[in-house]
Amino acid sequence: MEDWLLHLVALAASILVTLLLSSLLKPSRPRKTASLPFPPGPRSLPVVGPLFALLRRGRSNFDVDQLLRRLRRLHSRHGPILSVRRLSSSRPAVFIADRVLAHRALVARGAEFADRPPASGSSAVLSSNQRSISSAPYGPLWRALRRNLAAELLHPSRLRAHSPARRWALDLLVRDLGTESSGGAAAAVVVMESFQFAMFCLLVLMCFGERLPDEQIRRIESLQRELLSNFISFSVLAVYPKITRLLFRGRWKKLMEIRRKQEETFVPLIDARRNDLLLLRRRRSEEDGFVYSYVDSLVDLEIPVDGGRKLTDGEIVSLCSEFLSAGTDTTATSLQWIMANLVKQPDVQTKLYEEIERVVEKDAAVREEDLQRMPYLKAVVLEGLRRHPPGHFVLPHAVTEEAEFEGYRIPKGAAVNFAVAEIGWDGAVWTEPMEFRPERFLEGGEGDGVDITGGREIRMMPFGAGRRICPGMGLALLHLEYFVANLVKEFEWKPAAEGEEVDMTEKFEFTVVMKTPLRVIILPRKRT
Ligand code: HEM
Repeated sequence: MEDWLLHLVALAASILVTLLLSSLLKPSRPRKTASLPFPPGPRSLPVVGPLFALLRRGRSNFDVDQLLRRLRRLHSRHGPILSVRRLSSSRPAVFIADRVLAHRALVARGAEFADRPPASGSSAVLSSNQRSISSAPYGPLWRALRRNLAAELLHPSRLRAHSPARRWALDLLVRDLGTESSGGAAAAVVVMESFQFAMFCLLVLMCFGERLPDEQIRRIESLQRELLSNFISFSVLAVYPKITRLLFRGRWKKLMEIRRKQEETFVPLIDARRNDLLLLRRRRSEEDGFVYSYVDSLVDLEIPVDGGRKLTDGEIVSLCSEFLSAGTDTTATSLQWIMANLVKQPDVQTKLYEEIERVVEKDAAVREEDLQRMPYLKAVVLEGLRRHPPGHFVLPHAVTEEAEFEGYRIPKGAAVNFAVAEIGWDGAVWTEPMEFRPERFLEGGEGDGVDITGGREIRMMPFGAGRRICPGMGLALLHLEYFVANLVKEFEWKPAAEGEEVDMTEKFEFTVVMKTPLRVIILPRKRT
Protein backbone atom coordinates (compact mmCIF):
# COMPACT_ATOMS: atom_id res chain seq x y z
CA MET A 1 0.00 0.00 0.00
CA GLU A 2 1.11 3.50 -0.77
CA ASP A 3 2.56 5.45 2.18
CA TRP A 4 -0.02 8.25 1.91
CA LEU A 5 -2.84 5.70 1.86
CA LEU A 6 -1.44 3.96 4.95
CA HIS A 7 -1.31 7.33 6.78
CA LEU A 8 -4.85 8.10 5.76
CA VAL A 9 -6.17 4.76 7.02
CA ALA A 10 -4.25 5.15 10.32
CA LEU A 11 -5.60 8.69 10.77
CA ALA A 12 -9.18 7.61 10.04
CA ALA A 13 -8.84 4.68 12.49
CA SER A 14 -7.47 6.92 15.26
CA ILE A 15 -10.29 9.47 14.74
CA LEU A 16 -12.81 6.63 14.89
CA VAL A 17 -11.31 5.23 18.12
CA THR A 18 -11.18 8.74 19.69
CA LEU A 19 -14.81 9.39 18.77
CA LEU A 20 -15.87 6.00 20.08
CA LEU A 21 -13.97 6.43 23.35
CA SER A 22 -15.18 9.97 23.92
CA SER A 23 -18.77 8.91 23.34
CA LEU A 24 -18.31 6.10 25.85
CA LEU A 25 -16.63 8.28 28.47
CA LYS A 26 -18.84 11.33 28.05
CA PRO A 27 -21.54 11.54 30.75
CA SER A 28 -24.90 10.64 29.24
CA ARG A 29 -26.92 13.71 28.38
CA PRO A 30 -29.83 14.26 30.70
CA ARG A 31 -33.04 12.78 29.34
CA LYS A 32 -35.53 15.32 28.18
CA THR A 33 -37.66 15.85 31.28
CA ALA A 34 -40.36 18.10 29.82
CA SER A 35 -42.15 15.12 28.28
CA LEU A 36 -42.19 13.15 31.53
CA PRO A 37 -45.28 13.08 33.76
CA PHE A 38 -45.31 14.52 37.29
CA PRO A 39 -45.52 11.81 39.98
CA PRO A 40 -49.08 10.48 40.31
CA GLY A 41 -51.52 12.21 42.62
CA PRO A 42 -55.05 13.43 43.12
CA ARG A 43 -56.65 15.53 40.40
CA SER A 44 -57.61 19.03 41.39
CA LEU A 45 -59.43 21.72 39.46
CA PRO A 46 -56.81 24.27 38.45
CA VAL A 47 -58.69 27.36 39.69
CA VAL A 48 -61.37 26.25 42.11
CA GLY A 49 -59.00 23.81 43.86
CA PRO A 50 -56.42 26.44 44.82
CA LEU A 51 -59.05 28.97 45.89
CA PHE A 52 -60.79 26.42 48.05
CA ALA A 53 -57.47 25.42 49.57
CA LEU A 54 -56.60 29.08 50.21
CA LEU A 55 -59.82 29.59 52.13
CA ARG A 56 -59.21 26.47 54.17
CA ARG A 57 -55.63 27.47 54.87
CA GLY A 58 -56.84 30.89 55.93
CA ARG A 59 -58.65 29.37 58.86
CA SER A 60 -56.46 29.58 61.91
CA ASN A 61 -57.49 26.10 63.09
CA PHE A 62 -56.19 24.53 59.87
CA ASP A 63 -56.04 20.82 60.63
CA VAL A 64 -52.54 19.49 59.97
CA ASP A 65 -53.52 16.14 61.42
CA GLN A 66 -56.21 15.81 58.78
CA LEU A 67 -53.73 16.76 56.06
CA LEU A 68 -51.31 14.05 57.22
CA ARG A 69 -54.06 11.43 57.31
CA ARG A 70 -54.98 12.47 53.78
CA LEU A 71 -51.37 12.12 52.66
CA ARG A 72 -51.26 8.61 54.11
CA ARG A 73 -54.40 7.68 52.16
CA LEU A 74 -52.93 9.16 48.98
CA HIS A 75 -49.74 7.12 49.37
CA SER A 76 -51.73 3.92 49.72
CA ARG A 77 -53.61 4.82 46.51
CA HIS A 78 -50.77 6.27 44.38
CA GLY A 79 -47.65 4.61 45.76
CA PRO A 80 -44.55 5.83 47.63
CA ILE A 81 -43.95 8.87 45.43
CA LEU A 82 -46.79 11.25 44.71
CA SER A 83 -47.44 14.84 43.80
CA VAL A 84 -50.07 17.26 45.00
CA ARG A 85 -51.08 20.45 43.19
CA ARG A 86 -49.88 23.50 45.06
CA LEU A 87 -51.90 26.51 45.68
CA SER A 88 -49.08 28.99 45.40
CA SER A 89 -47.45 27.83 42.20
CA SER A 90 -47.83 25.86 39.02
CA ARG A 91 -45.31 23.36 40.42
CA PRO A 92 -46.65 20.41 42.39
CA ALA A 93 -45.39 19.41 45.85
CA VAL A 94 -43.78 15.98 45.80
CA PHE A 95 -43.96 13.53 48.73
CA ILE A 96 -41.74 10.46 49.11
CA ALA A 97 -42.59 7.82 51.71
CA ASP A 98 -40.11 5.06 51.01
CA ARG A 99 -36.71 4.62 52.59
CA VAL A 100 -34.99 3.29 49.43
CA LEU A 101 -36.30 6.17 47.30
CA ALA A 102 -35.37 8.63 50.07
CA HIS A 103 -31.80 7.30 50.01
CA ARG A 104 -31.70 7.50 46.22
CA ALA A 105 -32.75 11.16 46.30
CA LEU A 106 -31.09 12.52 49.46
CA VAL A 107 -27.85 10.54 49.46
CA ALA A 108 -27.10 8.99 46.04
CA ARG A 109 -28.24 12.18 44.25
CA GLY A 110 -27.66 14.37 47.30
CA ALA A 111 -26.33 17.49 45.57
CA GLU A 112 -29.25 17.57 43.13
CA PHE A 113 -31.86 17.37 45.90
CA ALA A 114 -30.17 19.75 48.36
CA ASP A 115 -31.87 22.99 47.36
CA ARG A 116 -34.79 24.70 49.14
CA PRO A 117 -37.88 26.08 47.42
CA PRO A 118 -37.95 29.88 47.07
CA ALA A 119 -39.33 31.65 50.16
CA SER A 120 -41.95 34.35 50.12
CA GLY A 121 -44.21 36.19 52.57
CA SER A 122 -43.69 35.18 56.20
CA SER A 123 -40.77 32.80 55.50
CA ALA A 124 -38.92 35.53 53.59
CA VAL A 125 -39.42 37.99 56.48
CA LEU A 126 -38.29 35.54 59.14
CA SER A 127 -35.26 34.29 57.25
CA SER A 128 -34.06 37.76 56.09
CA ASN A 129 -34.70 36.69 52.49
CA GLN A 130 -33.32 33.17 52.76
CA ARG A 131 -30.17 34.11 54.68
CA SER A 132 -30.57 31.42 57.34
CA ILE A 133 -29.06 27.94 57.17
CA SER A 134 -32.35 26.11 56.80
CA SER A 135 -33.72 28.40 54.09
CA ALA A 136 -30.63 29.35 52.06
CA PRO A 137 -30.44 27.91 48.54
CA TYR A 138 -27.83 25.19 48.10
CA GLY A 139 -24.69 27.20 47.29
CA PRO A 140 -21.84 29.27 48.74
CA LEU A 141 -23.94 31.25 51.27
CA TRP A 142 -25.54 28.08 52.70
CA ARG A 143 -22.11 26.43 52.84
CA ALA A 144 -20.55 29.40 54.71
CA LEU A 145 -23.40 29.63 57.26
CA ARG A 146 -23.56 25.91 57.86
CA ARG A 147 -19.78 25.51 58.11
CA ASN A 148 -19.70 28.34 60.64
CA LEU A 149 -22.25 26.63 62.92
CA ALA A 150 -20.65 23.21 62.53
CA ALA A 151 -17.04 24.31 63.04
CA GLU A 152 -17.34 27.22 65.46
CA LEU A 153 -20.02 25.88 67.79
CA LEU A 154 -20.90 22.23 67.22
CA HIS A 155 -17.44 20.76 66.67
CA PRO A 156 -16.71 18.34 69.57
CA SER A 157 -13.83 20.51 70.83
CA ARG A 158 -16.15 23.56 71.00
CA LEU A 159 -19.01 21.52 72.46
CA ARG A 160 -16.89 20.62 75.48
CA ALA A 161 -16.55 24.31 76.33
CA HIS A 162 -20.33 24.46 76.85
CA SER A 163 -20.31 21.63 79.37
CA PRO A 164 -20.77 24.01 82.37
CA ALA A 165 -23.82 25.47 80.60
CA ARG A 166 -25.38 22.00 80.39
CA ARG A 167 -24.66 21.38 84.07
CA TRP A 168 -26.24 24.75 84.96
CA ALA A 169 -29.40 23.99 82.89
CA LEU A 170 -29.64 20.54 84.47
CA ASP A 171 -29.40 21.97 88.00
CA LEU A 172 -32.14 24.47 87.18
CA LEU A 173 -34.34 21.70 85.79
CA VAL A 174 -33.80 19.36 88.75
CA ARG A 175 -34.48 22.21 91.16
CA ASP A 176 -37.59 23.23 89.23
CA LEU A 177 -39.01 19.69 89.10
CA GLY A 178 -38.04 19.04 92.74
CA THR A 179 -39.84 22.20 93.90
CA GLU A 180 -42.94 21.52 91.84
CA SER A 181 -43.26 17.95 93.01
CA SER A 182 -42.78 18.84 96.67
CA GLY A 183 -46.31 20.31 96.90
CA GLY A 184 -47.59 17.18 98.64
CA ALA A 185 -46.62 13.62 99.44
CA ALA A 186 -47.21 12.68 95.82
CA ALA A 187 -48.22 15.80 93.86
CA ALA A 188 -48.55 15.27 90.11
CA VAL A 189 -46.68 17.75 87.90
CA VAL A 190 -46.85 18.69 84.21
CA VAL A 191 -43.24 18.65 83.08
CA MET A 192 -43.11 20.02 79.53
CA GLU A 193 -42.79 23.69 80.49
CA SER A 194 -39.83 22.89 82.74
CA PHE A 195 -38.19 20.90 79.91
CA GLN A 196 -38.70 23.79 77.50
CA PHE A 197 -37.35 26.38 79.91
CA ALA A 198 -34.24 24.32 80.66
CA MET A 199 -33.55 23.96 76.92
CA PHE A 200 -34.00 27.70 76.45
CA CYS A 201 -31.61 28.53 79.31
CA LEU A 202 -29.01 26.31 77.69
CA LEU A 203 -29.43 27.43 74.09
CA VAL A 204 -29.73 31.14 74.98
CA LEU A 205 -26.41 30.86 76.81
CA MET A 206 -24.78 29.06 73.85
CA CYS A 207 -26.23 31.67 71.50
CA PHE A 208 -25.55 34.97 73.31
CA GLY A 209 -22.67 33.88 75.56
CA GLU A 210 -24.19 35.26 78.77
CA ARG A 211 -26.20 33.81 81.64
CA LEU A 212 -29.19 36.12 81.31
CA PRO A 213 -31.62 36.74 84.15
CA ASP A 214 -34.64 34.40 84.26
CA GLU A 215 -37.12 37.05 83.15
CA GLN A 216 -35.05 37.90 80.07
CA ILE A 217 -34.81 34.22 79.10
CA ARG A 218 -38.57 33.90 79.59
CA ARG A 219 -39.13 36.92 77.33
CA ILE A 220 -37.03 35.34 74.58
CA GLU A 221 -38.79 32.00 75.10
CA SER A 222 -42.25 33.56 74.86
CA LEU A 223 -41.29 35.41 71.65
CA GLN A 224 -39.96 32.26 70.00
CA ARG A 225 -43.00 30.32 71.19
CA GLU A 226 -45.36 32.93 69.75
CA LEU A 227 -43.55 32.55 66.45
CA LEU A 228 -43.77 28.76 66.43
CA SER A 229 -47.37 28.59 67.62
CA ASN A 230 -48.37 30.89 64.74
CA PHE A 231 -46.15 29.07 62.27
CA ILE A 232 -49.04 27.36 60.46
CA SER A 233 -51.34 30.37 60.51
CA PHE A 234 -48.54 32.58 59.10
CA SER A 235 -47.83 30.11 56.28
CA VAL A 236 -50.86 31.40 54.38
CA LEU A 237 -48.95 34.67 53.90
CA ALA A 238 -46.49 32.86 51.63
CA VAL A 239 -49.29 32.18 49.11
CA TYR A 240 -49.69 35.08 46.64
CA PRO A 241 -48.11 37.39 49.30
CA LYS A 242 -49.38 40.64 47.78
CA ILE A 243 -52.99 39.43 48.05
CA THR A 244 -52.84 37.48 51.31
CA ARG A 245 -51.07 40.37 53.06
CA LEU A 246 -54.28 42.36 52.43
CA LEU A 247 -56.70 39.49 52.98
CA PHE A 248 -55.08 38.48 56.28
CA ARG A 249 -54.00 41.92 57.47
CA GLY A 250 -54.25 40.90 61.13
CA ARG A 251 -51.80 38.06 60.70
CA TRP A 252 -49.37 40.20 58.73
CA LYS A 253 -49.43 42.82 61.50
CA LYS A 254 -48.84 40.14 64.12
CA LEU A 255 -45.89 38.73 62.17
CA MET A 256 -44.30 42.18 61.82
CA GLU A 257 -44.90 42.83 65.53
CA ILE A 258 -43.12 39.60 66.55
CA ARG A 259 -40.24 40.39 64.24
CA ARG A 260 -39.95 43.92 65.69
CA LYS A 261 -39.90 42.55 69.23
CA GLN A 262 -37.27 39.99 68.25
CA GLU A 263 -35.03 42.74 66.89
CA GLU A 264 -35.59 44.89 70.00
CA THR A 265 -34.61 41.98 72.24
CA PHE A 266 -31.76 40.40 70.26
CA VAL A 267 -29.93 43.41 68.82
CA PRO A 268 -28.77 44.85 72.20
CA LEU A 269 -27.43 41.39 73.11
CA ILE A 270 -25.64 41.14 69.75
CA ASP A 271 -24.26 44.68 70.14
CA ALA A 272 -23.02 43.98 73.65
CA ARG A 273 -21.18 40.94 72.38
CA ARG A 274 -19.78 42.79 69.36
CA ASN A 275 -18.50 45.67 71.52
CA ASP A 276 -17.15 43.44 74.24
CA LEU A 277 -15.62 40.83 72.00
CA LEU A 278 -12.23 42.44 71.50
CA LEU A 279 -12.01 43.31 75.16
CA LEU A 280 -13.17 39.89 76.26
CA ARG A 281 -10.71 38.13 74.03
CA ARG A 282 -7.85 40.21 75.31
CA ARG A 283 -8.75 39.87 78.97
CA ARG A 284 -10.33 36.50 79.39
CA SER A 285 -9.04 33.17 78.27
CA GLU A 286 -11.31 30.11 78.11
CA GLU A 287 -9.99 29.05 81.53
CA ASP A 288 -11.43 32.26 82.95
CA GLY A 289 -14.84 31.21 81.73
CA PHE A 290 -14.95 33.03 78.37
CA VAL A 291 -16.72 30.77 75.91
CA TYR A 292 -17.06 31.60 72.24
CA SER A 293 -20.77 31.90 71.53
CA TYR A 294 -22.83 31.51 68.35
CA VAL A 295 -23.27 35.30 68.11
CA ASP A 296 -19.48 35.77 68.40
CA SER A 297 -18.99 33.49 65.40
CA LEU A 298 -21.68 35.34 63.44
CA VAL A 299 -20.18 38.74 64.22
CA ASP A 300 -16.81 37.47 62.95
CA LEU A 301 -18.20 35.75 59.86
CA GLU A 302 -17.79 37.09 56.33
CA ILE A 303 -20.42 35.85 53.88
CA PRO A 304 -20.07 35.42 50.10
CA VAL A 305 -22.79 37.97 49.27
CA ASP A 306 -22.30 41.32 47.46
CA GLY A 307 -18.65 40.42 46.84
CA GLY A 308 -18.05 39.45 50.50
CA ARG A 309 -19.35 41.29 53.55
CA LYS A 310 -20.27 40.92 57.24
CA LEU A 311 -23.77 39.85 58.29
CA THR A 312 -26.28 42.62 59.00
CA ASP A 313 -27.99 42.80 62.41
CA GLY A 314 -31.24 41.62 60.81
CA GLU A 315 -29.50 38.55 59.37
CA ILE A 316 -27.91 37.74 62.73
CA VAL A 317 -31.34 38.04 64.39
CA SER A 318 -32.74 35.51 61.88
CA LEU A 319 -29.86 33.11 62.47
CA CYS A 320 -30.23 33.36 66.27
CA SER A 321 -33.96 32.78 65.97
CA GLU A 322 -33.32 29.73 63.78
CA PHE A 323 -30.77 28.38 66.28
CA LEU A 324 -33.15 28.78 69.23
CA SER A 325 -36.19 27.31 67.43
CA ALA A 326 -34.27 24.41 65.90
CA GLY A 327 -32.50 23.44 69.12
CA THR A 328 -35.07 23.89 71.89
CA ASP A 329 -38.50 22.68 70.81
CA THR A 330 -37.25 19.58 68.99
CA THR A 331 -35.15 18.44 71.97
CA ALA A 332 -37.79 19.26 74.64
CA THR A 333 -40.42 17.40 72.57
CA SER A 334 -38.20 14.31 72.27
CA LEU A 335 -37.39 14.45 75.97
CA GLN A 336 -41.09 14.48 76.81
CA TRP A 337 -41.83 11.49 74.53
CA ILE A 338 -38.94 9.50 76.00
CA MET A 339 -39.93 10.21 79.62
CA ALA A 340 -43.55 9.33 78.77
CA ASN A 341 -42.43 5.93 77.52
CA LEU A 342 -40.35 5.38 80.65
CA VAL A 343 -43.44 6.10 82.78
CA LYS A 344 -45.55 3.81 80.63
CA GLN A 345 -42.99 1.01 80.81
CA PRO A 346 -41.53 0.92 84.36
CA ASP A 347 -39.44 -2.16 83.48
CA VAL A 348 -37.55 -0.11 80.86
CA GLN A 349 -37.04 2.66 83.42
CA THR A 350 -35.71 0.17 86.00
CA LYS A 351 -33.32 -1.35 83.46
CA LEU A 352 -32.03 2.11 82.59
CA TYR A 353 -31.67 3.08 86.26
CA GLU A 354 -29.69 -0.11 86.93
CA GLU A 355 -27.32 0.72 84.07
CA ILE A 356 -26.82 4.24 85.45
CA GLU A 357 -26.15 2.85 88.94
CA ARG A 358 -23.51 0.49 87.55
CA VAL A 359 -21.64 3.31 85.78
CA VAL A 360 -22.05 6.35 88.03
CA GLU A 361 -20.96 6.89 91.60
CA LYS A 362 -23.75 6.70 94.19
CA ASP A 363 -24.44 10.34 94.98
CA ALA A 364 -22.95 11.97 91.91
CA ALA A 365 -24.73 13.34 88.85
CA VAL A 366 -24.20 11.58 85.51
CA ARG A 367 -21.24 13.26 83.80
CA GLU A 368 -20.93 13.65 80.05
CA GLU A 369 -18.00 11.25 79.92
CA ASP A 370 -20.15 8.57 81.63
CA LEU A 371 -22.60 8.53 78.71
CA GLN A 372 -20.22 6.56 76.50
CA ARG A 373 -20.52 3.59 78.87
CA MET A 374 -24.30 3.39 78.72
CA PRO A 375 -25.52 1.36 75.71
CA TYR A 376 -29.02 0.96 77.11
CA LEU A 377 -29.39 4.73 77.53
CA LYS A 378 -28.37 5.20 73.88
CA ALA A 379 -30.90 2.53 72.86
CA VAL A 380 -33.68 4.33 74.80
CA VAL A 381 -32.88 7.65 73.10
CA LEU A 382 -32.68 6.10 69.61
CA GLU A 383 -35.96 4.26 70.13
CA GLY A 384 -37.55 7.52 71.28
CA LEU A 385 -36.40 9.25 68.09
CA ARG A 386 -37.49 6.35 65.86
CA ARG A 387 -40.93 5.92 67.39
CA HIS A 388 -41.63 9.63 68.03
CA PRO A 389 -39.52 11.78 65.69
CA PRO A 390 -40.32 15.40 66.61
CA GLY A 391 -40.69 16.25 62.91
CA HIS A 392 -42.80 13.86 60.83
CA PHE A 393 -41.29 15.48 57.72
CA VAL A 394 -37.99 17.17 56.90
CA LEU A 395 -37.93 20.80 55.77
CA PRO A 396 -39.02 21.05 52.12
CA HIS A 397 -36.22 20.23 49.69
CA ALA A 398 -36.00 21.23 46.02
CA VAL A 399 -33.92 20.12 43.05
CA THR A 400 -31.22 22.46 41.79
CA GLU A 401 -32.28 21.82 38.17
CA GLU A 402 -35.35 20.16 36.72
CA ALA A 403 -34.72 16.43 37.14
CA GLU A 404 -35.94 12.99 36.20
CA PHE A 405 -36.60 10.79 39.23
CA GLU A 406 -38.01 7.26 39.01
CA GLY A 407 -39.43 8.10 35.57
CA TYR A 408 -41.15 11.28 36.74
CA ARG A 409 -40.47 14.97 36.24
CA ILE A 410 -39.42 16.97 39.31
CA PRO A 411 -39.54 20.65 38.37
CA LYS A 412 -36.99 23.13 39.75
CA GLY A 413 -38.43 24.97 42.74
CA ALA A 414 -41.04 22.30 43.52
CA ALA A 415 -41.16 21.34 47.20
CA VAL A 416 -39.98 17.76 47.72
CA ASN A 417 -40.57 16.19 51.13
CA PHE A 418 -39.93 12.88 52.84
CA ALA A 419 -42.13 11.01 55.33
CA VAL A 420 -39.68 10.74 58.24
CA ALA A 421 -42.07 9.03 60.68
CA GLU A 422 -43.44 6.48 58.17
CA ILE A 423 -39.89 5.57 57.14
CA GLY A 424 -38.93 4.82 60.77
CA TRP A 425 -42.06 2.69 61.19
CA ASP A 426 -41.40 0.45 58.17
CA GLY A 427 -42.54 -3.07 59.11
CA ALA A 428 -40.05 -4.55 56.60
CA VAL A 429 -37.17 -3.25 58.78
CA TRP A 430 -38.61 -3.11 62.31
CA THR A 431 -40.59 -5.86 64.04
CA GLU A 432 -43.74 -4.48 65.62
CA PRO A 433 -42.63 -0.97 64.65
CA MET A 434 -45.22 0.88 66.72
CA GLU A 435 -43.95 -0.68 69.97
CA PHE A 436 -41.42 1.24 72.10
CA ARG A 437 -38.69 -1.38 72.49
CA PRO A 438 -35.13 -0.07 73.13
CA GLU A 439 -33.76 -3.65 73.07
CA ARG A 440 -33.95 -3.60 69.26
CA PHE A 441 -30.88 -1.31 69.29
CA LEU A 442 -28.79 -3.64 71.46
CA GLU A 443 -26.37 -6.27 70.16
CA GLY A 444 -28.13 -8.73 67.87
CA GLY A 445 -31.30 -6.59 67.55
CA GLU A 446 -32.51 -5.36 64.15
CA GLY A 447 -31.35 -1.83 64.98
CA ASP A 448 -27.88 -2.84 66.25
CA GLY A 449 -25.32 -0.51 64.66
CA VAL A 450 -27.95 1.50 62.78
CA ASP A 451 -26.49 4.49 60.95
CA ILE A 452 -28.93 7.32 61.69
CA THR A 453 -27.20 9.59 59.21
CA GLY A 454 -28.55 7.25 56.52
CA GLY A 455 -25.23 7.34 54.62
CA ARG A 456 -25.19 3.61 53.76
CA GLU A 457 -28.92 2.98 53.83
CA ILE A 458 -31.86 4.69 55.46
CA ARG A 459 -33.66 2.76 58.21
CA MET A 460 -34.74 5.75 60.26
CA MET A 461 -34.07 9.43 59.59
CA PRO A 462 -35.21 11.64 62.50
CA PHE A 463 -32.51 14.18 61.55
CA GLY A 464 -32.98 13.89 57.78
CA ALA A 465 -30.21 12.53 55.54
CA GLY A 466 -27.71 13.77 52.96
CA ARG A 467 -26.36 17.28 52.51
CA ARG A 468 -29.13 19.00 54.50
CA ILE A 469 -29.03 16.55 57.42
CA CYS A 470 -29.53 18.35 60.74
CA PRO A 471 -26.16 19.90 61.73
CA GLY A 472 -27.31 19.82 65.38
CA MET A 473 -27.63 16.02 65.48
CA GLY A 474 -24.59 15.45 67.73
CA LEU A 475 -25.66 18.21 70.11
CA ALA A 476 -29.26 16.95 70.23
CA LEU A 477 -28.14 13.38 71.03
CA LEU A 478 -25.80 14.67 73.74
CA HIS A 479 -28.58 16.79 75.29
CA LEU A 480 -31.08 13.92 75.21
CA GLU A 481 -28.70 11.36 76.69
CA TYR A 482 -27.45 13.76 79.36
CA PHE A 483 -30.90 14.94 80.50
CA VAL A 484 -32.64 11.54 80.33
CA ALA A 485 -29.83 9.89 82.33
CA ASN A 486 -29.79 12.56 85.01
CA LEU A 487 -33.58 12.79 85.31
CA VAL A 488 -33.78 9.02 85.85
CA LYS A 489 -30.83 9.07 88.25
CA GLU A 490 -32.42 11.84 90.31
CA PHE A 491 -36.11 10.83 90.29
CA GLU A 492 -38.39 7.85 89.96
CA TRP A 493 -41.03 8.66 87.32
CA LYS A 494 -44.58 7.36 87.90
CA PRO A 495 -48.05 7.88 86.39
CA ALA A 496 -50.06 10.79 87.85
CA ALA A 497 -52.44 8.34 89.53
CA GLU A 498 -52.26 4.64 90.30
CA GLY A 499 -53.21 2.71 87.15
CA GLU A 500 -53.61 5.89 85.03
CA GLU A 501 -52.63 5.33 81.39
CA VAL A 502 -50.26 7.81 79.78
CA ASP A 503 -52.09 9.26 76.76
CA MET A 504 -49.75 8.85 73.78
CA THR A 505 -51.97 10.67 71.26
CA GLU A 506 -50.01 12.96 68.96
CA LYS A 507 -50.76 16.58 68.19
CA PHE A 508 -49.23 18.49 65.33
CA GLU A 509 -47.71 21.82 66.28
CA PHE A 510 -44.32 23.07 65.03
CA THR A 511 -43.16 19.62 66.17
CA VAL A 512 -45.35 16.58 66.85
CA VAL A 513 -46.09 16.87 70.58
CA MET A 514 -48.12 14.91 73.13
CA LYS A 515 -51.76 15.94 72.85
CA THR A 516 -52.13 15.59 76.62
CA PRO A 517 -48.90 16.98 78.10
CA LEU A 518 -47.13 14.46 80.31
CA ARG A 519 -48.37 14.64 83.94
CA VAL A 520 -46.42 12.55 86.40
CA ILE A 521 -45.38 11.97 89.96
CA ILE A 522 -41.66 12.29 90.38
CA LEU A 523 -40.13 10.92 93.54
CA PRO A 524 -36.56 11.82 94.51
CA ARG A 525 -34.48 8.61 94.60
CA LYS A 526 -33.52 7.57 98.09
CA ARG A 527 -29.86 8.25 98.87
CA THR A 528 -28.27 5.27 100.59
C1 HEM B 1 -33.99 16.10 68.67
C2 HEM B 1 -33.52 17.21 68.14
C3 HEM B 1 -33.52 17.54 66.66
C4 HEM B 1 -34.14 16.92 65.61
C5 HEM B 1 -35.01 15.66 65.63
C6 HEM B 1 -33.81 17.68 64.42
C7 HEM B 1 -34.24 17.35 63.14
C8 HEM B 1 -33.97 18.09 62.00
C9 HEM B 1 -34.50 17.81 60.70
C10 HEM B 1 -35.41 16.63 60.35
C11 HEM B 1 -34.02 18.76 59.85
C12 HEM B 1 -34.34 18.90 58.36
C13 HEM B 1 -33.35 18.16 57.50
C14 HEM B 1 -33.69 18.31 56.03
O1 HEM B 1 -34.25 19.32 55.63
O2 HEM B 1 -33.41 17.37 55.28
C15 HEM B 1 -33.19 19.65 60.61
C16 HEM B 1 -32.53 20.73 60.09
C17 HEM B 1 -31.79 21.60 60.84
N1 HEM B 1 -31.52 21.52 62.19
FE1 HEM B 1 -32.17 20.09 63.46
N2 HEM B 1 -33.00 18.72 64.76
C18 HEM B 1 -32.79 18.68 66.11
C19 HEM B 1 -31.99 19.53 66.85
C20 HEM B 1 -31.25 20.57 66.33
C21 HEM B 1 -30.32 21.38 67.09
C22 HEM B 1 -29.96 21.16 68.56
C23 HEM B 1 -29.84 22.34 66.21
C24 HEM B 1 -28.84 23.43 66.44
C25 HEM B 1 -28.37 23.83 67.54
C26 HEM B 1 -30.46 22.10 64.92
C27 HEM B 1 -30.24 22.87 63.80
C28 HEM B 1 -30.75 22.59 62.55
C29 HEM B 1 -30.49 23.41 61.36
C30 HEM B 1 -29.66 24.70 61.32
C31 HEM B 1 -31.13 22.78 60.28
C32 HEM B 1 -31.12 23.23 58.82
C33 HEM B 1 -30.03 22.45 58.06
C34 HEM B 1 -29.87 22.84 56.59
O3 HEM B 1 -30.84 23.26 55.97
O4 HEM B 1 -28.76 22.69 56.07
N3 HEM B 1 -31.30 21.02 65.04
N4 HEM B 1 -33.17 19.23 61.93
